[in-house]
Parts: sequence; structure tokens; C-alpha cells
Amino acid sequence: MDTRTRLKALLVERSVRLGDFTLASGARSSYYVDARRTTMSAEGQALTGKVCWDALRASGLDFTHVGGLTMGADPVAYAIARESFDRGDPHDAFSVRKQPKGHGTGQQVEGGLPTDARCLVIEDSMTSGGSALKAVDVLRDYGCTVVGILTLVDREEGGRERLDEAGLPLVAVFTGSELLEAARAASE
Ligand SMILES: O=P(O)(O)OC[C@H]1O[C@H](OP(=O)(O)OP(=O)(O)O)[C@H](O)[C@@H]1O
Ligand SMILES: O=C(O)c1cc(=O)[nH]c(=O)[nH]1
Repeated sequence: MDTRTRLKALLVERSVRLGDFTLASGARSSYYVDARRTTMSAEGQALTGKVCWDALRASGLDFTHVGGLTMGADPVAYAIARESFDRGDPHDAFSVRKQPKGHGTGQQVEGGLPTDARCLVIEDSMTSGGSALKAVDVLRDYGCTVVGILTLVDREEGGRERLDEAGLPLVAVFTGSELLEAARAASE
């Protein structure tokens, strides 16, 4: 089985839930992708790094660093950074806090991101695109350039259109509908 197929199987098995859920945007949904249950697993870390790194290299996007709004983005970004090192082309990761830290350094961007970085913003699961765009705003205020977005799962609920309007290219590894279809087939 190739790595993308195995990662999809892991997402279907560990992350896709059918039911009634309230989303970050406030919208309701009949399914939820708890990507963390895949991306934080040992096998999921390895697969996420490989599949996302290949997708980014195929995209042609020119970036120096990867990261997004904590916490869903974190294990995806760290897996990509690790994979980039293993492939001999290291790209460091960073995390964007939802709020600046209330003590210590008071930082909102963690990981030692240089202000001349070309950032690739990471999402685990994108719905409205609001979380990705929040990370973009914080990174631009910090001084960085944002060159695009990668999401492990695009739920196809307006995020791509909002990013298009903002002039930001989106790389989506899986769609919500393909995961949902596989989950429904598996439960039959
Ligand atoms: O495209 P959007 O409408 O913004 O929704 C997607 C966001 O929702 C989830 O995060 P959540 O806010 O649940 O927080 P978490 O990452 O801290 O778990 C997910 O990790 C995305 O970041
Ligand atoms: O929109 C969201 O909040 C959301 C949807 C989803 O499928 N998974 C997730 O972690 N967040």
C-alpha cells in the first residue's frame, strides 16, 4: 500500500466521526475529522510527514518554514519539518498561539521563526479557512511573508474560496468528502 493510501486508511479508522458536531466557525456538521488522533500517532507522524512533504514539493511553492495555528496544525508542521530533514532539505517549523503568551516572552509565534521567513501555513482540517487566515495575519504582523497554505484535510466548506480571494494558493492532501465516503463504506 502506498503512503497516501495508508494515511487515508488511518484517518478513516482513527479520525473520522459521524454524528452531530459544532465546528470552530460555529457551523454544525454531521461529521468531524479529529485529525489529531492520526497526526499524533507514531505511524501517522511518519506518514503525514512523507505525504505532505511530497505534496509541497509537487506544488512548486517556495517556502522556508512551516507552521500554523496551534494545536491541530502543530503535529502536521513538525512531521513535515522532520521529513524535510530526513530528505536532506531541512525546513524548520513554528507554531502560532491563538493568543500571545501571558507571561515570559509574551510571544505569539514560537520556534525562533526569523522575520525574513517565507512561511507555508499549515492546517490539519480546514472548514471556513478562518483559522488559517488568523495565522496568516499574525505572521504578517510579525514581519514574515506567507506563500500559501497546506491542509491535510479540506472539508470543502468555503476555505479554498476565502484563500483564493486573499490570493493564497491552497494545497489540500485529502478532501472531507473522500474521507466521508470511505468511512461510510467501512461502516456498511
Ligand atoms: O477552517 P476553520 O473554520 O477555521 O476550522 C478549522 C480549524 O478548526 C480546528 O481547530 P480548533 O479551533 O478546533 O482548535 P485546535 O486546533 O486547538 O483543536 C482545526 O484544527 C482547524 O484549525
Ligand atoms: O471546523 C472545525 O472546527 C473542524 C472540523 C473538523 O472536521 N475537524 C476539526 O478538527 N475541526
